[in-house]
Amino acid sequence: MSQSRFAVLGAGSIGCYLGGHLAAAGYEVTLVGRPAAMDVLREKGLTLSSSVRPPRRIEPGDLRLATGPEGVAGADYVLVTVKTHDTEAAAKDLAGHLAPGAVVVSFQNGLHNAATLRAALPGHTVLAGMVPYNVLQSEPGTVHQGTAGKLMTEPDEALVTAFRAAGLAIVPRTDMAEVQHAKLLMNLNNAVNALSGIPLRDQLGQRAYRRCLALCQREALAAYRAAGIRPAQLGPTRPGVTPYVLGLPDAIFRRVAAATLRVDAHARSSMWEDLQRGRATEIDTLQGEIVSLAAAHGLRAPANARLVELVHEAERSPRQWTGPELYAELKAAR
Ligand SMILES: NC(=O)C1=CN([C@@H]2O[C@H](COP(=O)(O)OP(=O)(O)OC[C@H]3O[C@@H](n4cnc5c(N)ncnc54)[C@H](OP(=O)(O)O)[C@@H]3O)[C@@H](O)[C@H]2O)C=CC1
Ligand SMILES: CC(C)(CO)C(=O)C(=O)O
Repeated sequence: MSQSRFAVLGAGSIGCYLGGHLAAAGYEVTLVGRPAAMDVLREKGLTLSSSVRPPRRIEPGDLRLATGPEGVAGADYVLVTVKTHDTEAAAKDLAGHLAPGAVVVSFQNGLHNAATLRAALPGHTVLAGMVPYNVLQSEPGTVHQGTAGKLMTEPDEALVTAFRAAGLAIVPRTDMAEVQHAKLLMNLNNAVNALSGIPLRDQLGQRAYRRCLALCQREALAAYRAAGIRPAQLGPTRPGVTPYVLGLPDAIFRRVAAATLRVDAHARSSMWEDLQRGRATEIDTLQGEIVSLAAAHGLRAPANARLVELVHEAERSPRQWTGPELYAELKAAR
């Protein structure tokens, strides 16, 4: 059987990291990204760094780069790694260019990207995937994995084989909806981290910030319960118990949740990176999703709703919140 060919639509942090590993392992990978981003890769090549394994380099001459959707032609797998608000446009772009039989895999946060892609791409298999770890562009041409975990995807043997051959740990799951709801609970911290302005390890080390996340997760869990959604357990703690653990005093939290704090000192949420670069954030499909789900079941999610407002304010004019300030603000939200 011939080797699978890949394309990545949205070559930013996650796209370059996943596509880069596949390319470094010898797979044919075309990275499709914005012209300025592709110019950087053309000049500097791509470095994949991580605190847990040695860096990997792909020299400029070994990269296949494209700036338009025609770059996906001929790929057996197209990994979609644009931000959620770009999925619909990306799906339309893909429609005219996918090879017959090409499989599309969404490695994005949020609940509805795979469905959006399926609706626009009839006749193609679209798989939902999940990236548990943090990847940031630490410098031009370098993407850095700052936290640990295993990728997850709806089952596909050739995809899983290729990822594993490239050193990307991946677990096939038949319960991706539950996985994505669990990931959304984690992603409720993206906004808290972005507004804190400090690295994840320092932010999660402070009880007041963790209490902000716990407020958001409690509202989310209540909405999930009302909707009959049972999020998967992705870590050592059951989702229903996590808000309690988050609320523990710092010294106890450090002991019982040591793994949560085993985070690269510089890692920050992707939403922090969006604010930093003056880009729109994914807040409407993270906290916003909880607000809508709660409303659909006659509930309210005031802490999540307030965070939607605060992040939109921060998109317009950045502000750094201390833990106690943010917690007081969310507690006061009605
Ligand atoms: N970074 C992380 O740590 C993690 C991110 N995720 C999720 O993964 C997804 C991707 O995130 P991330 O990699 O951080 O995002 P990035 O913004 O780093 O990468 C997306 C890139 O795609 C580009 N893009 C958008 N539309 C198109 C298009 N039609 N054609 C070509 N390029 C396009 C964007 O350009 P422009 O900015 O100019 O629009 C951007 O450069 C998100 O859903 C995120 O929530 C999940 C886990 C961890
Ligand atoms: C990995 C995690 C949860 C936090 O960095 C994330 O998904 C993100 O930053 O978007």
